[in-house]
Amino acid sequence: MPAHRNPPEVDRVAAARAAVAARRARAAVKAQVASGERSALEVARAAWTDADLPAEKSLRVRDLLTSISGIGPARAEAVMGELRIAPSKRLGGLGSRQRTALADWLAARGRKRGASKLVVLAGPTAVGKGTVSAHIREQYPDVNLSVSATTRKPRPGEVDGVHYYFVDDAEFDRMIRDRELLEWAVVHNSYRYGTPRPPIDRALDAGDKVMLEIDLQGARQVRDAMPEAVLVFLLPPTWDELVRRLIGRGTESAEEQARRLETAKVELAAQDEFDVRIVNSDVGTAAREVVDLFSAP
Ligand SMILES: Nc1ncnc2c1ncn2[C@@H]1O[C@H](COP(=O)(O)OP(=O)(O)OP(=O)(O)O)[C@@H](O)[C@H]1O
Ligand SMILES: Nc1nc2c(ncn2[C@@H]2O[C@H](COP(=O)(O)O)[C@@H](O)[C@H]2O)c(=O)[nH]1
Repeated sequence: MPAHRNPPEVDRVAAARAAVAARRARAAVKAQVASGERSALEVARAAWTDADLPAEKSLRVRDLLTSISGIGPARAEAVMGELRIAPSKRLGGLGSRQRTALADWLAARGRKRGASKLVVLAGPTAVGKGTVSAHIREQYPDVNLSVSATTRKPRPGEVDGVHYYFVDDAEFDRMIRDRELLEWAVVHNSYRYGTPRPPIDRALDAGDKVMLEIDLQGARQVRDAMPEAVLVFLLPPTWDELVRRLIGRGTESAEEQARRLETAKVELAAQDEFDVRIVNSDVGTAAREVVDLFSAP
């Protein structure tokens, strides 16, 4: 007697139901990671060691990573590139080297997160990075704001060692040569700015919160050097408001304003590279949203 076969439409319905159930099961695993109920490392290890966990095994590495607080799509892509894991890979499909690399990365991130966090604030000119940072400096003294080195001259009221370390070109060259800078860049085609690395390492080692307020080029360098950093892009409520803030600040010539606005367009187009986007409509609210990232689960 021939084996019983379901009519094709019954097979299709059953397959569709199974696919929906599998998707739901994977979404549940992602929700567990997002809420902190299970760590991403725990889920990965379960996928590799327990034969009976189809949802964990079929979960894409990208989806696991983006379930972790502070990791957005761009960051997940960068981490997977660093670990040499193809974008479509699922946990169950990783080779042994990739499993080790991913487990090491997740463990290192877990250790860092337990002790401290590094938040990088970037965004276009005049969006209010300096204003939000100053608010954080005043209202949240437990956040260590990195003091950058720069070759530009101090503005009235700026204090060496508080707002910046004002150095000459020879000293900046020396800092680069001696690998004292975590990142550096020529900003607005004029002066060099860089983040001294030793104070950052000391603060993170002590478990303190650290925030950098730097430009887009520097943020990209920090992301590569310290993948555990959370990258924040500060946005203006509207383009017209950004222009108003730049002109209203009145610290640049009309020619310099035009140049900065051209750069701002390019920078705004790069916002998807960041883990978190915060709109600076109100300084206090934006500052709180940044500071909240330090205690995100
Ligand atoms: N939420 C806000 N609402 C209204 N005005 C704001 C807000 N945040 C900042 N500003 C104003 O916008 C102007 C630009 O702010 P700020 O100098 O902090 O920008 P920035 O991003 O640090 O700029 P740059 O990168 O060019 O140094 C300032 O005059 C500031 O007072
Ligand atoms: N890449 C870096 N950019 C930095 C750093 N410190 C500040 N900046 C950025 O420079 C511009 C201009 O600052 P200003 O004080 O001269 O108006 C601003 O966008 C800052 O974010 C740094 O260490 N590295």
